This record gives sequence, structure tokens and C-alpha cells, in this order.
Amino acid sequence: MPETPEIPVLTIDGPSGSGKGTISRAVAARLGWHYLDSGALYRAIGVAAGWADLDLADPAALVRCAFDTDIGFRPDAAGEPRVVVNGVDATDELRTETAGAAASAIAAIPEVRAALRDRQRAFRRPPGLVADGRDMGTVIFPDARRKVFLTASAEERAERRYKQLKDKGVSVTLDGLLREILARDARDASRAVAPLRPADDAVRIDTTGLGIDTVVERVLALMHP
Ligand SMILES: Nc1ncnc2c1ncn2[C@@H]1O[C@H](COP(=O)(O)OP(=O)(O)OP(=O)(O)O)[C@@H](O)[C@H]1O
Ligand SMILES: Nc1ccn([C@H]2C[C@H](O)[C@@H](COP(=O)(O)O)O2)c(=O)n1
Repeated sequence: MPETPEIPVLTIDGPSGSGKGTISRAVAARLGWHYLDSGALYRAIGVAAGWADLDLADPAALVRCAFDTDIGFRPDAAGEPRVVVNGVDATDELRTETAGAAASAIAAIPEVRAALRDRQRAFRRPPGLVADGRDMGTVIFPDARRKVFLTASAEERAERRYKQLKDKGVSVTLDGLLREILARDARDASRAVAPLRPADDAVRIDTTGLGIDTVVERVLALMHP
């Protein structure tokens, strides 16, 4: 049972590129609540495992890595969130498709998920928390005040990612990104433990063709019905 049910939580789950991070950050800022990017924790373990040359097929080593890796979230001078892994600013490395694929692979190991469970719940602090991921509404915060499940067509998600990476000067192809998104969707949705799926009481929002501001307002409207 959660220890702090009186602190409200809004969970925003969904597949890669559905806009969870963008929408969650904006909604958290508008509400004045804390924000948990749970994917960053899985990505940080994947990156730390890479630095330590661990085998992604060695669950015992990855579980140790999940317990031992120090992960901190700190804003930079401009207030942008940075992720510090074992003392190193790994924010940019975390956002690569390689880190996303490693995170998706290690996230299928039940003991890794268990190792991160309490770390995620510790983000629940007053006045409230917006938590984004895959199992925020189903497993980590089942008693959340509101649960949202964001979707968008795989093609639109690939286009969003394409634009995002192009803007950063990263060379990618739309076809390659679409293939990676479909592969990640399949892996995240088919794993035995905490698969990607909407909680029964989640409100689904299909963001295909919707702008960021529209989605933010729809989510906020759910908080003030
Ligand atoms: N409704 C939207 N309309 C257009 N672009 C959007 C929308 N929501 C998010 N984006 C853009 O899509 C890209 C991916 O968004 P974001 O990183 O928030 O997705 P995500 O679901 O958190 O992805 P991941 O699970 O891979 O971290 C960003 O460039 C973001 O600005
Ligand atoms: N609650 C979560 C968050 C993330 N994951 C896994 C699955 C994703 O493919 C990967 C990276 O997440 P992202 O940064 O893209 O949101 O991490 C998970 O299983 N559960």
C-alpha cells in the first residue's frame, strides 16, 4: 500500500513519442507540482550498465547496477532538468535511441523494476506529483487521483522524434525511427511484468493531430472538472 495517499498524483503513461514528458513537465509547472520522469531512471541504468560494460543478457549484474547506480535530477542555470548518473551529467546520452533501446531491454527484468519501485514512490512529495512512464497508473501509483494514457499514431510519433532529433543536428531517417518505435512499442507492451497498458481508470487521449497546448489544456481540465 502507498504510504502517502494524501499527496495527490497525476499519472501520464503512454508509448514512446506520445508526448508524456513534454505534457507532464508543462502540467507539473502549471500545477506547481513535482515531476517524475521514470523513463530517465531506466535509461540511467542502461547507460550506467554500458559504462560498466555489463552484458544486457546478464540479469543479476543489471539488478546490482539498478541498486548501485546513483541518479540525481538537477536543474541547470536556465532551469532545464539535467540527469546526473554516478556524478556525471548524462542528460544528452540518456536521450539517444541507443539508451532508449537499452532501457526498454532492461525494463523487462522484474527485479530491475522492483529495485526502482521505491525510488519512484519517493518522488511523491507535497503539494503533488506528475509521474510519466509506462506503469505509473497501473503499478507505481495505483491510487493516483487522475490517470491519463496518451497515444498517437506510430507515424506521427516517428515524425515528432524525427523533427526533435533533426533540430538537435542528429542524423536519422524517418523509416528507421518508425521501425525503432514499433519495436519498442512491441517490447514494452509484451513483457510479462508491468507491460505498457492503460490503467482501467485511465482517461485516454489520442494526441494525433493535436498541438502541445491543446493536450496540456485537456489534461489540466481533468484536474479541475
Ligand atoms: N501533441 C504534440 N504535438 C506535436 N509534437 C509533440 C506533441 N507532444 C510532444 N511533441 C513533441 O514530440 C517529441 C517527443 O515528445 P516527448 O519526448 O515528450 O515524448 P515521450 O512520450 O516522453 O517520449 P519517450 O517515451 O521516448 O521519452 C518532442 O519533440 C515534443 O516536443
Ligand atoms: N515506467 C517506465 C518507464 C520507462 N520504461 C522503459 C520502457 C521504455 O522503452 C524505456 C525508456 O522510457 P522513456 O524514456 O522512453 O519513457 O524505459 C518502463 O518500462 N517503465
